[in-house]
Amino acid sequence: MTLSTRLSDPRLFRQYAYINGKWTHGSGGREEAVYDPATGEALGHIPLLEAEQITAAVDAAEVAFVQWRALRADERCERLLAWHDLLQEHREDLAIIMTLEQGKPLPDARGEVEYGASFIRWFAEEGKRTYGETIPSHIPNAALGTLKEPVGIAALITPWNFPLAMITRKAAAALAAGCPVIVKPANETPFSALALAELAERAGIPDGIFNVVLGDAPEVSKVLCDEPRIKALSFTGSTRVGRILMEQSAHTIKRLALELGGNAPFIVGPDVDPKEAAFAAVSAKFQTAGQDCLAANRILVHESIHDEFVEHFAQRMSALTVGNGLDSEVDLGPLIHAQAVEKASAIVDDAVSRGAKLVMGDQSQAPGPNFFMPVLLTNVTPQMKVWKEENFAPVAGITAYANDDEVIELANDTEYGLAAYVYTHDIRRIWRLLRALEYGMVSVNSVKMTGPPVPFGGVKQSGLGREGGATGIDEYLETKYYCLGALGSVSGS
Ligand SMILES: NC(=O)c1ccc[n+]([C@@H]2O[C@H](COP(=O)([O-])OP(=O)(O)OC[C@H]3O[C@@H](n4cnc5c(N)ncnc54)[C@H](O)[C@@H]3O)[C@@H](O)[C@H]2O)c1
Ligand SMILES: N[C@@H](CC=O)C(=O)O
Repeated sequence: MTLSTRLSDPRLFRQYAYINGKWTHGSGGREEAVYDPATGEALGHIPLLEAEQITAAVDAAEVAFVQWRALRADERCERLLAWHDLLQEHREDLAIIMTLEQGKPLPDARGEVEYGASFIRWFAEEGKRTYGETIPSHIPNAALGTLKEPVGIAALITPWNFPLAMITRKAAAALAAGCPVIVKPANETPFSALALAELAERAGIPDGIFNVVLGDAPEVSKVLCDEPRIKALSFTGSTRVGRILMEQSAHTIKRLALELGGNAPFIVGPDVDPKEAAFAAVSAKFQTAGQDCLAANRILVHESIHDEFVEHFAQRMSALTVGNGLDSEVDLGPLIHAQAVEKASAIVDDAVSRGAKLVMGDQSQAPGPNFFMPVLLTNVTPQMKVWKEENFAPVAGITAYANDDEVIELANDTEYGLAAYVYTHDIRRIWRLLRALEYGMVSVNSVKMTGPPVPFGGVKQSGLGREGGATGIDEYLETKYYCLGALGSVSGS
């Protein structure tokens, strides 16, 4: 069965780039196959565009910007809400596309479509609230204030692990602010981005406002970074690539938003029910097969409940089913590709060679080459790769700690600072950890922490800026100060 025959609306499956409202081949004839990570079958092909085609997308966005920014905020809101409604209407097809190209279980893919759509609704509304301010004047007979104006064309470069929501969280904010966007999705998962383009067109988003370019990632990104007409670059992906883009954008002085890697600690206090905390930790670790920037990467458990916690964790883990995300009973799909499996294997081998105990994770049970059975390691130490690196795989590492001072030091022992989890009911401990943890987001007694109202983002080498929430739209707005002089006074003098 091909991808398009699985869809109620086969026109959502597109194998072209989308520039200025047109489905576009690569002018150089280069193509790349896109594979289903669960089966290894080719789902389709995408064109690899040439540099001049990326520039043509910028030309189109430049022209379209004039009309788009001139619309009233409530007019842009209507278009965005129409886009949102179309995502809802085609939720099942979008989820099927996502599961096939990314591998995540179908219920998770449906959840991501909802999640992605929720950002469009949020920013559609937020666009109506981009208020400037009135400034009490220190200059005689003058009025001072600020206006919020769209920054200009925004380039959006996104990863494969959340192929739809990472685009809408950026694009909806930019579009609501009045900016056109050029999206470069990950080559592993382009079809979700292209389906979004098809729906944007149907929603009446004008030609040139939502563009999707495809190609060799370093080549395309270099053109986008070098292009002075692109004023903002919003990137979600690894810290390694974030650094490259930051360097490449330096000479055109772009506004940068970087949502980069994480290495989340999951801290379990001595006062919690070990079973409840272990079940929460399993959920924080294994969603999207561990390929989540928020995944619990280092699980730090108070020594007094460590053994009981490990028992419950292993028990819960053993109930997880690994397989093709299209099968209804599956909890964990495949990893994205063979290199991800190799990386996970190397991380486990490194940990075991340095003294970690492999409690679970028999890879001979893996149902296919891109699958990795969930692994549980105990006695994990800061010298191991599983500690230092974001493993981006279903590999859980547990470490025992003795007291709050130690756990704070351990949790902060990383270059990353995206998200941290804390499980304890002691309000004094909660407050201390909340302030001492060097993370952009701290979630206490809850695995779920994200959503449209949330200022999502990290500190340290996890990135710059915040997406979502009341400030997410600011990434795409400039503040223009004005001074209206020689106005005269209220008395007319
Ligand atoms: N902080 C967040 O919100 C967040 C969300 C999702 C994923 N992530 C991070 O993303 C990473 C996983 O995603 P990934 O493997 O797709 O990341 P990646 O950095 O390899 O790729 C991200 C994007 O950059 C492009 N790219 C790759 N190499 C490039 C290069 N040399 N020059 C320019 N562009 C290049 C890719 O094609 C893709 O579009 C993890 O580190 C994860 O934590 C962060
Ligand atoms: N789960 C994250 C994406 C990280 O990979 C989110 O909600 O944004």
